[in-house]
Amino acid sequence: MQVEEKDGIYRIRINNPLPPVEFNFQGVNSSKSLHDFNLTIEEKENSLIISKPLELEEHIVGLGEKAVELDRRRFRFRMCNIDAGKYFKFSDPLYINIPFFISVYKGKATGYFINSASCDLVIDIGVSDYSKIKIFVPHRDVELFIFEGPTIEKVLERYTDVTGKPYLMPEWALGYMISRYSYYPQDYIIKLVDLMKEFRVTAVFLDIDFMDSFKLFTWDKEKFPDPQKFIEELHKRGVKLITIVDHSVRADQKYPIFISGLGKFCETGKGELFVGKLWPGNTVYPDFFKEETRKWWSELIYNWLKQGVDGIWLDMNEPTDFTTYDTYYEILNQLHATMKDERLLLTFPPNVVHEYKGKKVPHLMIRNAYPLYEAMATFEGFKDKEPFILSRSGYAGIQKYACVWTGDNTPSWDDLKLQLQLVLGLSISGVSCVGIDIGAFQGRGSRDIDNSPELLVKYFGIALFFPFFRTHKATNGIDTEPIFLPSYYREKMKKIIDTRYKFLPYLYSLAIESHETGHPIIRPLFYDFQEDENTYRIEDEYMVGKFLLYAPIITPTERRLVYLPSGRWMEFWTKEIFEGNSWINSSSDLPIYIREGSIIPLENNDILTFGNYGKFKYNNVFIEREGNLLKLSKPFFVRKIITEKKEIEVNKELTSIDL
Ligand SMILES: OC[C@H]1O[C@H](O[C@H]2[C@H](O)[C@@H](O)[C@@H](O[C@H]3[C@H](O)[C@@H](O)[C@@H](O)O[C@@H]3CO)O[C@@H]2CO)[C@H](O)[C@@H](O)[C@@H]1O
Repeated sequence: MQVEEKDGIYRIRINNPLPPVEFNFQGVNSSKSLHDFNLTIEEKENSLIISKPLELEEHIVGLGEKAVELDRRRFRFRMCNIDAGKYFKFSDPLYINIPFFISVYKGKATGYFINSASCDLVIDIGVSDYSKIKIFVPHRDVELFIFEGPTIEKVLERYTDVTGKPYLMPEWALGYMISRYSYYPQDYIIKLVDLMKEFRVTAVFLDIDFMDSFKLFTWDKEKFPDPQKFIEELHKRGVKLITIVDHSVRADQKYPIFISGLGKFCETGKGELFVGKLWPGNTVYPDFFKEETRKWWSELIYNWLKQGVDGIWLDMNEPTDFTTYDTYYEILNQLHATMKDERLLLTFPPNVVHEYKGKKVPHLMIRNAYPLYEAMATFEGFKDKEPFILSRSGYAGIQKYACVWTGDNTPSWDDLKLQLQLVLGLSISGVSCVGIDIGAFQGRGSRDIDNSPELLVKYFGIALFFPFFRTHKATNGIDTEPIFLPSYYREKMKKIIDTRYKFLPYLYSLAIESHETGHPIIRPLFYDFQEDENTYRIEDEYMVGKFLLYAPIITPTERRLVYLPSGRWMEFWTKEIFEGNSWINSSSDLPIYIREGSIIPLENNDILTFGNYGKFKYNNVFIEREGNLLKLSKPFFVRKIITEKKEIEVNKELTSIDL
């Protein structure tokens, strides 16, 4: 075993690991031992068990996309990326598995990252042993990282020093984007965009039906007779185009991409081409673990983007294949039987291998890193174009290349709460650009689906400040775009979307901060109030940066109780001031609270400030408040300044102003 260290980061190498991803770390040898980290290791013939005490007053947060409470105690997590289908609370695993967690104990946060992308990794937080965290590693060689705090923020800075800072999405990608499975033909889409004018759509997503027989990088000529004109029409309206690109290359001798990719696809251990099944029927899959494959793929992406496509949506990239599932499904059907978790059958079969660093590695050993390498190759394909990638799956480091979303959620009141848990869980695990299918994906497949406008509005409501903000729906689902709703609900959606645009300069500044530091854009309350024990069980409120608390309404009412942590808070709509460390009855349908010491840039060059101190960097201008004086580091046009007491019309360039 070898321990290296650098600036509060420790890497422990047990036996002779071949990490699935070589992260950036140049440490020096350390004299520390496992004992110093309070860890013990039990070595088995083909596996390891790493244990750490779990204290009664300890909180465990992180682990990415997990369908349980944000304090992860008392759950046994399987870390295997799968196509989660119609998932619910406690469904485990889901699409994205990040083996990184943060312990908060006696005011001190410490991060732990097990660099294993194995589908059989299990992290048990006090279930099989009440007073222990047990990590079951299904191989004997592994690399661990430990990140010192003492704050959660510092742990995240260190974790993203190693695994990569979140990429900076384009500003337009923070706007309202629309999608469904699937929009076509091209003229309809243009008409829809025009009908949606007042909702300020910034991008349209095309789902799989835009392709000719699901062949990647092709157009269905009936649905899209003139793609160039279509793209121009969108761009004329200031709307970007994002197309889906799955990992499935149709196995077809007449398809040039199949031919050019030969030698770069996944194979079985016997060296035979692995031909699986996905949307195009018989399918082969790029082996993204190979550098040569990634170069080939980047060129394909580059050429596809050249026609004016602005972003890429990577779906099904856990990676999913239908072969095993279809076989078992048939047998089970004949037997009138069901399986406990058939979703695990959507993985590649175990005889598939990847070529990684000159070695043949079984698929299930490094499966979870597949989407990361795919996103990396896709990112490269943008070359000098501002990248936008949305990925359904991921591993530690996915934040460096892509935004992610929570897949095929089901419209229900329960799901609202679950979506907050998923998004905040990802956010606290290094993935800043995160969102959901607003309106929830599932169509009219089962009786638990709630298609009421009340619920649909609440989906817009929870997502108000999510960095990725898109409606998306299954083929047999209702229309979720606001224009299709009765006026009462449409107005509510309009208010939500307008509020998002009002705060967009703040959101974009936070995205820049996140890109530079690794700080999440939206955070669970305990991120900013680590010492406040109340915050660890509050999952229906979130912070947006350090200065804004949002408490979405997630029940069929229009009012709610809000917990405000310590400090003073100003209600955004009424300017009423509240003393924190208290529960208050909010009177707003969008409860937004501004923290004392805030400076928040708003739409149209307005500035919101509360309290007689504060600092913020916006558009490379440092804005500072000292008492009644607001100073700007260089001349900057300001329209209006909004304080707790008044609104000041400015309408000129400023370097300072007495409020
Ligand atoms: O590109 C089309 C959509 O693809 C994704 O969703 C699909 C999912 O990945 C598939 O496994 C399948 O899932 C359904 C499953 O077959 C069914 O038994 C039931 O559990 O419902 C599942 C639906 O979630 O089909 C999905 C498409 O219907 C992707 O996540 C979507 O965003 C894409 O629109």
